[in-house]
Amino acid sequence: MASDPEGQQEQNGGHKSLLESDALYRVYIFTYLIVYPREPEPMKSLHELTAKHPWNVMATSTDEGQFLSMLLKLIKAKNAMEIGVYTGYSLLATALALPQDGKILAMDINRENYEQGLPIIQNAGVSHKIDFREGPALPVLDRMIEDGKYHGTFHFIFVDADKDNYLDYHKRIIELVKVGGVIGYDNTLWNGSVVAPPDAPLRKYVRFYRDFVLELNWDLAVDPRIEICQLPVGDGITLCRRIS
Ligand SMILES: C[S@@+](CC[C@H](N)C(=O)[O-])C[C@H]1O[C@@H](n2cnc3c(N)ncnc32)[C@H](O)[C@@H]1O
Repeated sequence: MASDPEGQQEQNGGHKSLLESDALYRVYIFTYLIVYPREPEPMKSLHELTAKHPWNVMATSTDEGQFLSMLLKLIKAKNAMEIGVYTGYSLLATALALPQDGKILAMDINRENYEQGLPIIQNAGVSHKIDFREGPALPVLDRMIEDGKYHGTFHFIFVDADKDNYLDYHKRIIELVKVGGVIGYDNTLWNGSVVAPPDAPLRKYVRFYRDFVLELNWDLAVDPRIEICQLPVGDGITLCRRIS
């Protein structure tokens, strides 16, 4: 039980509201007042711009952006890939974290959303690192596999797109990431639905994709080519470090 140095509990007649007493509240306050204000300005602007967008729930959260940024710097990533750009929040986090001569291949079926965020990415001085390709990612990956010269060349790959294709992405990108490099699969907690009972009330799209996410989680857990670690950051991210 936490101490009550300001006698708040006494003033409230010995009653503490759930939020006052709950550890979660302290984490919440810490995150919003201390961690989030340290979000780099361009990323803040991109979140503000995206907030006006009808599908803004798709954007990567601030804590996950910070996590990606830290991870990329720790592994000294230089060559990255992203599948699922939307307005570019995780892309900007990545581009800012890469060195000046770093590169990121970014793919999305929708160029329009990417172009909405692009001026902010350009102002941040990192657009030269980005090679954006409009269209479905699978054919691009297939061409890279066929070509041969991209095998084992990526230090980091972030997958945040169509959940029903994650296993198809995995089959391909496991060849493209370096041994020792990292793949990050986003949304592997899928709104917490991966641990919900089968009859739990779930939104339609959550229910629709849940089995794909569950299947991915099982397959990653037993894949001998990778070491995995699932983190409850954002909607859950599973990191896969290629070991063979
Ligand atoms: C969750 S959003 C990505 C969010 C983004 N990472 C961010 O930080 O804002 C998913 C994106 O995947 C894209 N997408 C869906 N299917 C795709 C496919 N087959 N190939 C490439 N991108 C796809 C969608 O257009 C959408 O922009």
